[in-house]
Amino acid sequence: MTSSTVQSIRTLDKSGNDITSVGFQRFGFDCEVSLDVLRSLYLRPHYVTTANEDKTERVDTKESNDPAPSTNGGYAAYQSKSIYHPQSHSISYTTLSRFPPVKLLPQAGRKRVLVTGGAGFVGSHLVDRLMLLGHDVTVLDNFFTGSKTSVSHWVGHPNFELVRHDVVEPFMIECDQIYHLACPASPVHYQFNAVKTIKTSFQGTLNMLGLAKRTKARFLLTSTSEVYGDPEVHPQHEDYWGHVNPIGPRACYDEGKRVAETLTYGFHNQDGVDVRVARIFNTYGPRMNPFDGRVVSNFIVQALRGEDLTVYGDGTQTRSFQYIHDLVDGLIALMNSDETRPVNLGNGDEFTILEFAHLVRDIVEDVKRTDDGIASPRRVNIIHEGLPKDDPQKRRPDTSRAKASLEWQPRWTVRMGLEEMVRYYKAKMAEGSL
Ligand SMILES: O=c1ccn([C@@H]2O[C@H](COP(=O)(O)OP(=O)(O)O[C@H]3OC[C@@H](O)[C@H](O)[C@H]3O)[C@@H](O)[C@H]2O)c(=O)[nH]1
Repeated sequence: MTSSTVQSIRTLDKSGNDITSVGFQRFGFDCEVSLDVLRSLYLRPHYVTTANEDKTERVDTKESNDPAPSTNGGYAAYQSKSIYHPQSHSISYTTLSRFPPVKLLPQAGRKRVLVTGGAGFVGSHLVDRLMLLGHDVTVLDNFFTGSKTSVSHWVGHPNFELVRHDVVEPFMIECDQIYHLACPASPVHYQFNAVKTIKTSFQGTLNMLGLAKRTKARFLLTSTSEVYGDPEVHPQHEDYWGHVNPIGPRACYDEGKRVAETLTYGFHNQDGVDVRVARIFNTYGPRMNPFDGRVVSNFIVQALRGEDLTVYGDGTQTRSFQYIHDLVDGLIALMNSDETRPVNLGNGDEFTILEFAHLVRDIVEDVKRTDDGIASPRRVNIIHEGLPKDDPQKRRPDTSRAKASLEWQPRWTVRMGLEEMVRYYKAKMAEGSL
């Protein structure tokens, strides 16, 4: 995808207004950034392609002569200078790159922020935002599900540090805020090594709370809607205690996050650690691992490849899908607010999985038609496969607390978010990395 395509995308919010930026100024913390700048970080190719090796130098020269980036364009100037050589199927990586402009904050307004799991799907978007806002960001990641490429555009920046580290081991650093995200989140990944998942949730959270206690940093735990299990209350409000099978296949994650919440409030009540707890509902967006088995990535990749969409069970189970930028807005608002109770962050638009399969299929066809002028030769089929054990039958957040305490509510429609994610996977396919 070229930078001019990136800038020509029109995105409308739930009220029909154009979305040109994400974030807001709230609780004394400004988290607003231009959507085009963010897009230039995740919709951009990772390298420039040359038709043949002789053109390498010409491409480099042309790029270095690009006009200085401005707020109304010139995003190509931040694009990777790595070069892909199709003839030899090789890449010339470079350490030379111009970073997107970040805010110049006075020392007093600049936070030292630690993001565990910062190379993951949610983490990398949070990191982009915090970096553009001018803060000092340290990412901890063991790269089990995270990927270096999701934050590689910041490596070398003076405000950024990337550390390969597993949170089950202690880690010491001076910081003001800790966003604790580290843990595999897709059912396929978290069930791959159940004991490690529990250990990550328990020991990892214990280590990071210990760090928060020592540094007096504010600590935000990213918990999950899965603490409500297969809920008997609908929609799920934060006061609902949940319905979790403690020995089922999902328990390593559900119970792991429940004990992580218990630990978090233990440190808060006993030691006065300043804590925040976000219960995140199903979230999707660019950089979601296409092979992590979750429904949004599965359906989009299947539809793009012309494969059948796999609905598990009869597809009457429901989920409510939130776009990544809304989540990042909510996480930052929560971190900087005074709300210490758990807060649901999710989108209330609920779909059965079968309805959702139809929607994704339509959107993939629409994007292919409008962006590439390609009408799909045939509609992909929607087929049914076995329902995984303990799969929650319904899920929708009650977000009244987030609205009251954080003045936060989702802006992105599912259609707008899905269109953007389809474009991202299409670009990955064109690039040959998917
Ligand atoms: O190809 C698929 C994949 C999934 N599904 C179904 O789609 C629904 C959603 O499945 P996902 O794997 O995307 O996500 P789940 O809701 O089961 O779990 C998620 O919950 C909230 C977060 O904390 C986590 O990201 C994740 O655990 C389930 O009912 C699942 O059975 C399909 O029908 N087909």
